[in-house]
Amino acid sequence: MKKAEVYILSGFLGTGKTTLLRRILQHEKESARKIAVMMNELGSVSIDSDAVDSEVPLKELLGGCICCTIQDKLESQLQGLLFDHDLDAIYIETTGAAHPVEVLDAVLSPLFADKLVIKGIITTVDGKQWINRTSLDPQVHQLLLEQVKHADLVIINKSDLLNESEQAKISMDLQGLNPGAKIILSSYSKMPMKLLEGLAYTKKAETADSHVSADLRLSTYVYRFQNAISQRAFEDFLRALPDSIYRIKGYVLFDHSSYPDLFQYSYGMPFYMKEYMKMPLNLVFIGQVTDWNDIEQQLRKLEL
Ligand SMILES: Nc1nc2c(ncn2[C@@H]2O[C@H](COP(=O)(O)OP(=O)(O)OP(=O)(O)O)[C@@H](O)[C@H]2O)c(=O)[nH]1
Repeated sequence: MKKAEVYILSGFLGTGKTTLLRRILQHEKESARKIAVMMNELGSVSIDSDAVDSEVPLKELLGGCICCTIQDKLESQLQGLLFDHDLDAIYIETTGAAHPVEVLDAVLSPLFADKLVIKGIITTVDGKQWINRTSLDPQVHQLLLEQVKHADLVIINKSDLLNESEQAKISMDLQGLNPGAKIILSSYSKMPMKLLEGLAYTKKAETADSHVSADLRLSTYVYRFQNAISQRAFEDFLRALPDSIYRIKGYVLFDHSSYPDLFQYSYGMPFYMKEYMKMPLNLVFIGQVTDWNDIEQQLRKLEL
């Protein structure tokens, strides 16, 4: 019986997992393989699902991490996918807070032993964030290390923001941490797709942490804009954000425009992309924040 290949896309928040998924999906489309995608998001609303064409079966697991709170849901969603489709491969995009091995454990249920073959864990790393990793929260730093140590393929992404000696230094660091993995430098998650075929999962040493995402104390918050806002005021708001906010994504409507922008923010860097249709103006925040009230007040003020 044919087994569906499983690829786990791992990497901290905003490192380029969805960008990578888009590339892989394009490649799979050209290869005419039947694939499905599972996307796990910490936030309760979906922003990245438009990365997946409508003909590709997609299961979204929102509002928690498959490595801990919604593990059961993953099992039933996988079962559904395998029952409904004759799949060549399944790509699982994890939340940036997930420990890849815990996600793997969730997939390695006896239920799927004769239906799935684990091809490997692909981890994306934000090069600049890696260089500055010691200034991160210690739990986040630990998670970055774990995501690299357990990968079969590591993509050092955002290399457009690194100089040559930084690129060489990171490549050496990561190869030292995980000598068995293939390590490549990339920008916008470009990679030779033949690396996917060659991927073979190998089990690494036992993990240090059992419940990384709980230890990270990450929380999410969704703000829904009712009105258009000034881009300048929004950028002032971003500049004043604390480092404990790791990721923002969603849609913002500026008062000089009739359509919203898809807005992305990771590791302090904002990115805008014009949309040409009306979208719900939800903005998802992820960070080590216990009280989102202050952020909410600031966002409200932007709408006045
Ligand atoms: N400069 C630069 N930006 C990049 C690169 N790759 C991705 N980005 C940008 O980084 C942001 C985050 O990319 P995503 O692919 O959404 O990251 P992600 O890991 O899926 O994010 P989460 O799912 O929220 O954890 C987006 O604005 C991308 O356009 C890169 O190589 N260089």
